[in-house]
Amino acid sequence: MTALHVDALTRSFITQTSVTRVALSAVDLILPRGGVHALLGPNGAGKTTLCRIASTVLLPTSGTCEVLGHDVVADARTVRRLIGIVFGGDRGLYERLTAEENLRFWCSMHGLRRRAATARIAELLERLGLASRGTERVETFSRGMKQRLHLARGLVADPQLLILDEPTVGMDPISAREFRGLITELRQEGRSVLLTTHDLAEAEALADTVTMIDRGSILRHLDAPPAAGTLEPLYFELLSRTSEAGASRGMEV
Ligand SMILES: Nc1ncnc2c1ncn2[C@@H]1O[C@H](COP(=O)(O)OP(=O)(O)OP(=O)(O)O)[C@@H](O)[C@H]1O
Repeated sequence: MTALHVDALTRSFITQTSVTRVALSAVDLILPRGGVHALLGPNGAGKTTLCRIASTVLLPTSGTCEVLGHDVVADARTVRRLIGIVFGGDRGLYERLTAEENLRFWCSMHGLRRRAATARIAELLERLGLASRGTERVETFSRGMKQRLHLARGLVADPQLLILDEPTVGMDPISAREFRGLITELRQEGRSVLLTTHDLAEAEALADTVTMIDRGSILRHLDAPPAAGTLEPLYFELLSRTSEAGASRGMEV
């Protein structure tokens, strides 16, 4: 069984000026169970849109997306129990609450009882290196600490599939490396990971398989781990082709 199976997935948005914007166009993607799949592409490529659909927070226009065999639309409740979501940046944490309070909120959202939640929160704070800061407000945290708390939040329900959308954005190199170590550990535990990143070296360090997209369309799938130093030349080559094609069709590049 695959962790994530995306088939001919399309998502359009109607903008405020009534223009139809195609964020994803007939995208296919397979993430084998227990693997790390890197989804790469420039700004506006459609990565977050795909993550949001796989996370059940956005409906596809057409096509299907299955998490461990469960359709994200027809079986959204089951899917939500199987996934953990980590979005980069400042979204998703309550800054005025402490780390513990944030995690307690998410534990209650996942139906954990008080005692189980207390144990889970302690375990996660310890694991993510935040045990000594658990009673401090999130607004006092550095970005790296917030990202670790995001990951703790994503792990509350012990998910089988983690959806990490730019999880190391804005982190310093040492924090980012530590964070990558955590992702490797999670994979060793048998979890599957969908990772979006603009850091090609990060993708090379972590990914078993790769999909490159641009303007909502697949550019290339790699079904083996990319060797160090290979992604950047391929990425630039593929993107220069689509930029030229877009320019020749008079598209905004
Ligand atoms: N709610 C929305 N309404 C209109 N257009 C949207 C909406 N959400 C996304 N889009 C458009 O869909 C396209 C894909 O956006 P998406 O956020 O998925 O890209 P991305 O690859 O995650 O980019 P980035 O690397 O900048 O995060 C963009 O053109 C974006 O403007």
